[in-house]
Amino acid sequence: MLEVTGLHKSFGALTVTDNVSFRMDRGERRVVLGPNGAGKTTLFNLLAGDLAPSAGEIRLDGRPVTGLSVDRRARLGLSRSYQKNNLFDALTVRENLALAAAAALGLSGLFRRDTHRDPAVVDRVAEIAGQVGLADRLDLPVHSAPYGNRRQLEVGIALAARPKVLLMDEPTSGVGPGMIHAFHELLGGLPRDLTILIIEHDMDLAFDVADRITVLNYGKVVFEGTPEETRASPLVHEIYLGEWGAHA
Ligand SMILES: Nc1ncnc2c1ncn2[C@@H]1O[C@H](COP(=O)(O)OP(=O)(O)OP(=O)(O)O)[C@@H](O)[C@H]1O
Repeated sequence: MLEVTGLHKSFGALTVTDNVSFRMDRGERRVVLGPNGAGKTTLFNLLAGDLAPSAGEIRLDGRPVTGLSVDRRARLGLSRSYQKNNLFDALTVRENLALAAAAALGLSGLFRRDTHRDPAVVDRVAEIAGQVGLADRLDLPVHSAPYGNRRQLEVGIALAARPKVLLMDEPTSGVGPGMIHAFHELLGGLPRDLTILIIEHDMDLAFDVADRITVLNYGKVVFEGTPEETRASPLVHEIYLGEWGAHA
C-alpha cells in the first residue's frame, strides 16, 4: 500500500530524515511517535510532497510517487489533513465540504455556481459528514464552530478525494481531554480500508489507536512495533523520559 524506502533529507549539514524505511498495509493505522525535533513533520512533508527528499523512494500501491507534486499524489490517493487552517471561515460546514467534494468530483469551475446543489455533491457531503461526525453541524458557520468541529472538518475535507492513505498531523493537538474521546469516535467512523498514518505526541492515545507504532529519534527509525511492544521497549522509555517530564 504505502512503501517508504531509504528516505533521506538534509537541511545543510543537518540530517533530519535518516534512511527511513517502513511499509504499511491497507487499512493499517500507524502512529509516528518521537520527541520534539525528531523529524516527524519533515517525514510528513516528504510523504505528502511538500518537500523533496535528498534520497529514497515512496511508493503508493507499488507506484513510485517520489517525484510527484502534492496534487498529483492527492489524485493518486495520498491525502493530508492539514493542521494549519485550510477552512473557509465565512462559509458553513456544509459549504466547506461541498467545495471539497465538488473539486474531487471535477464539478468545480467558474461557470458552475450551484455545484453545492448538485445531487452527487449533496450525497457526498452527507456521506463525509457522517464519517467525521458532523452530520448535525452542517449549517454551522465555520467561524463559530468549536475547535474540535474544525478539526473534524479538516479531516472531512481530506476525505473528499477518497484517499487510500490519510496523513493526520497531530489531530488532537490543542483539543481538550473531552475531544480525545471524540477523536476515537472520529477514527471509528472512518472507512476501515483507509490506511492512516498519524503524527501524535500523546503516547496513551498512540497506544490506543495504533495497529503499529514507528518511533523516530534524530531522524532515524529507532523502533517499530505493536503498541504492546512499544510500551515494553526500554529504548522508547529512555527516549521519552525527558518528554514525559516536559509534558507532565
Ligand atoms: N526548513 C528547514 N530548514 C532547516 N532545518 C529544518 C527545517 N525544517 C525542519 N528543520 C529542523 O529539522 C529538525 C526536525 O524538525 P521536524 O519539524 O521535522 O521535527 P518534529 O519531530 O516534527 O518536531 P515537533 O514535534 O517539535 O513538531 C529540527 O531540528 C528542525 O529545526
